[in-house]
Amino acid sequence: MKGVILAGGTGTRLYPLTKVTNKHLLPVGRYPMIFHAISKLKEADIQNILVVTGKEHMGDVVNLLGSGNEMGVSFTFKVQDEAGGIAHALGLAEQFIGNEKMVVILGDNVFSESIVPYANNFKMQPRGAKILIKEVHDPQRYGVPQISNNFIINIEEKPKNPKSNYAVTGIYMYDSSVFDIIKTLHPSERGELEITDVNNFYIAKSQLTYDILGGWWTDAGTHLSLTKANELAQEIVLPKEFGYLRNERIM
Ligand SMILES: Cc1cn([C@H]2C[C@H](O)[C@@H](COP(=O)(O)OP(=O)(O)O[C@H]3O[C@H](CO)[C@@H](O)[C@H](O)[C@H]3O)O2)c(=O)[nH]c1=O
Repeated sequence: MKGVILAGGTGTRLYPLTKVTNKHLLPVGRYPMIFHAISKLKEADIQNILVVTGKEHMGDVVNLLGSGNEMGVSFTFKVQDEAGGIAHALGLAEQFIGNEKMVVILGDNVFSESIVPYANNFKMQPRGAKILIKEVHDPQRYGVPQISNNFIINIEEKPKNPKSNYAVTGIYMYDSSVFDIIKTLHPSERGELEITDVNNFYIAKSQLTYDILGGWWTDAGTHLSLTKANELAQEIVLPKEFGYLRNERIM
């Protein structure tokens, strides 16, 4: 399997922090936010990773990550010219992925659990997609699944009246048919190609499975959630190749 980290978008909900700096380079715990997603993919033995970001931030992202050699992974970079939505950003991964399966992580998602068991489940799934969901107290901020008899029958993006207390996390697993689905999408009311539309397409084909993500999970795309991510992630110390100087006193 290959990995894709989506790190584009405008980050306007974090203004003025993101006026100059890309959201995914802001600190979360001891690391730039994007390191958390990279470490999760590496832990799942996924070394081949595409990073998608906007043209105004690609220089900074490449300066930070380099080839991946130091971290023991291999990065490929792709520019998203406009913030056309999560599904639009994923569409840029088509050549990189070829016919393989993929794990996609939104660069502003931070979580404690290893993705290894979920990725292993997906490897055994012959086709389709798997999403990870998580119980939250504010589901209206997220994609929200409607669950019936243990099946997800629909997902609504940021519903006013959520049909469950679960959020669809930004950890998605797809087969390469995702690119054909993305080509059929039309922009939503907010002018974006929505990942929720992709997932609903898989539901319509009866090809979407889900697992409930263990541990803690948060996005870090608003001031409040960025603060929460920093609180939750302060204890995280990644393997030494991620650059934290361990001889410094851990406070
Ligand atoms: C709009 C856009 C986003 N992205 C990437 C970078 C962002 O950190 C990440 C999340 O984008 P946001 O626009 O903040 O997405 P957000 O409104 O939080 O919601 C998404 O992420 C949620 C999980 O965090 C899901 O529950 C929602 O269904 C999903 O739509 O996706 C791109 O790479 N390119 C883009 O054009």
